Amino acid sequence: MEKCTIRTHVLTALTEQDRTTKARLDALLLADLTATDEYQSACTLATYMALPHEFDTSLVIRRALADGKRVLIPRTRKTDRSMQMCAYDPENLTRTSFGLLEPSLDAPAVPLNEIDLIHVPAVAVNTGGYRIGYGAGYYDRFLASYTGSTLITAYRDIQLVEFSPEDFDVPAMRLLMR
Ligand SMILES: Nc1nc2c(c(=O)[nH]1)N(C=O)[C@@H](CNc1ccc(C(=O)N[C@@H](CCC(=O)O)C(=O)O)cc1)CN2
Ligand SMILES: Nc1ncnc2c1ncn2[C@@H]1O[C@H](COP(=O)(O)OP(=O)(O)OP(=O)(O)O)[C@@H](O)[C@H]1O
Repeated sequence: MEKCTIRTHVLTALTEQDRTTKARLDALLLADLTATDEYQSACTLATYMALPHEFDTSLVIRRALADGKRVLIPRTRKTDRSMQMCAYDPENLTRTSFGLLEPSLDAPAVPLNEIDLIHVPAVAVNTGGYRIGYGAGYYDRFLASYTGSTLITAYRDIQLVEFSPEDFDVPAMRLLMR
């Protein structure tokens, strides 16, 4: 199947997912994520501000802050399709035209080498940890120069699909699925 076709099918299934099932899987994925060595040893970790059909990252944000970690979230720039990671500050967020909450423009970007772990969003994944996102290539470009740990959380029944990665695709080091 073509990437674009997979994206459409999986997004439909994600939005139709039963909310009670989702909440149960989210709790399991949170436990899986926080049990990893990468999470345990991370001082600074990046996650993202989830849309309603995505894994509920507010659980990760809350837990990581309680665990004394520095939490970062992405800010995208449409003009050159670049992305930066900035400290999560609930008082300083801006909604993008795509509907995502992002750090406002005045928030300083954190250098890549200060990030220990990146929790990468995905629409679909394959068993190799390769992902299909919303199709702008933000993470592929960002991860190309990143050397720390990466992980993806995904719903196995909905998001696991076989597809062939392209040359620029960067796989996540760890894939947690429920
Ligand atoms: N919650 C969450 N935040 C995330 C991501 C994600 O997958 N989930 N991203 C994962 O990468 C980045 C944002 N990715 C985006 C990808 C595409 C478009 C977008 O505007 N898409 C247009 C058409 C694409 C184009 O040509 O620009 C659209 O669909 O209207 C916006 C954000 C960073 N933040
Ligand atoms: N390292 C890179 N440098 C320049 N362009 C890139 C790089 N990686 C990917 N791209 C471009 O980004 C575009 C989108 O890639 P792809 O369809 O894999 O996005 P995606 O992974 O679904 O999106 P996202 O990362 O935003 O969730 C591709 O057309 C590709 O040419």
